[in-house]
Amino acid sequence: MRIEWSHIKKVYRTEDDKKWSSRLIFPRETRTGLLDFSASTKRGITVVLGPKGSGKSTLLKVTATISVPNDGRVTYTMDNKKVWVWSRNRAEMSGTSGLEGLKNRIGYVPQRKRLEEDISVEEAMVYLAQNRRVPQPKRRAAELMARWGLAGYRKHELSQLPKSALSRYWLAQSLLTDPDIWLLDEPAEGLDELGWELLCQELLHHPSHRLTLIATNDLELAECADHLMLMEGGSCRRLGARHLLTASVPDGSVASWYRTMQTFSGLHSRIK
Ligand SMILES: Nc1ncnc2c1ncn2[C@@H]1O[C@H](COP(=O)(O)OP(=O)(O)OP(=O)(O)O)[C@@H](O)[C@H]1O
Repeated sequence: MRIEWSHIKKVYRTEDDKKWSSRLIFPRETRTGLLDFSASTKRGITVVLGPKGSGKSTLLKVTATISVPNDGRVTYTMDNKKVWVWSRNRAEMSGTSGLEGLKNRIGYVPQRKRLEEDISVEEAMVYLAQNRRVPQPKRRAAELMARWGLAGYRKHELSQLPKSALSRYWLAQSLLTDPDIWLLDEPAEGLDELGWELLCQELLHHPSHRLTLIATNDLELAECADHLMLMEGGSCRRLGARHLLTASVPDGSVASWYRTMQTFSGLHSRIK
C-alpha cells in the first residue's frame, strides 16, 4: 500500500472574495491549502505535523477524495497492485463514480465532527455499512459500536450525542470496512479517557495492511508515528522514518523533534 502525491495544488476562495469577484469589483483572492505538494508514504502510521493553516486538513480531504485538487494528482497503489488516481481531470470527467472501489477502502475522520442528522447511531452505522458494501452490515455495525463504547448510545440521534461519544462514533464508522487507508484529522479532539484508550489500542494493534495518516497538533498522540511528515505553507518540508528523524534530538521524542524544527524555522525566516 502506497500513496504518492505529485505537485498537488489546492486553493480556496474566501466567502467575501466570492461575493466581490461576482460583482467584478475586486480581483479574486485565494488562500493556499496546498502548494506544489509532493511526497509519498507507505504502510504504517504517518503523523502529519505543522503549524495552524499549514495544509494538514486540506491534505487529508484531498487524499480522502472529498476535495478536488486544482492541480497535481494522488496515486494510490494497493497491495493487489491495483492503482487508483485522483486529480482534477479525473473529477471533471466522471466525479467520483468509478472510484467506489477506492472510496470503500478509505476510512476518514474529519476535523469538524459536529453532525446535524437526526438518525440514530445504530441506523447510521448500518446504513454506512450497507452503503460501503460491508458483508453482514448489521453484525459489523454492532461489533464496532460495542468496541467503541457506543452500545449505550445506539438509539441516540447523532445530533444529540455528547462530544466524547460523537468523536468515538466518527472513529467507529471510519473502520466499518477495515480500511487500507485510514485518515484521521485531529482524532483525539473531544475524546474522553475511554475514547483515548480505545484510540491508543487501535493504533497499537495497527493492522499490517493499513496506511494511516494522522493530522494533529497533539504531540502525545504523535508519539505513535512510524513516519513523520512536517508541513509548512502547504508543502512538505520533511518526511521520513520517525526513528531516523528523532535520532537528532537528545530524548528521541517527536515533541522535541517538532520543537527543534519550529525553532529552526523561526531562525530561518528571521535570517531571510
Ligand atoms: N473551506 C475553506 N475556505 C477558505 N480557506 C480555507 C478553507 N479550508 C482551509 N482554508 C485555508 O487553507 C489553509 C490551510 O488550511 P488547513 O485547514 O488545511 O490547515 P491545517 O494545517 O489543517 O490547520 P489547523 O491546524 O488549524 O487545522 C489556511 O490558510 C486556511 O485558512
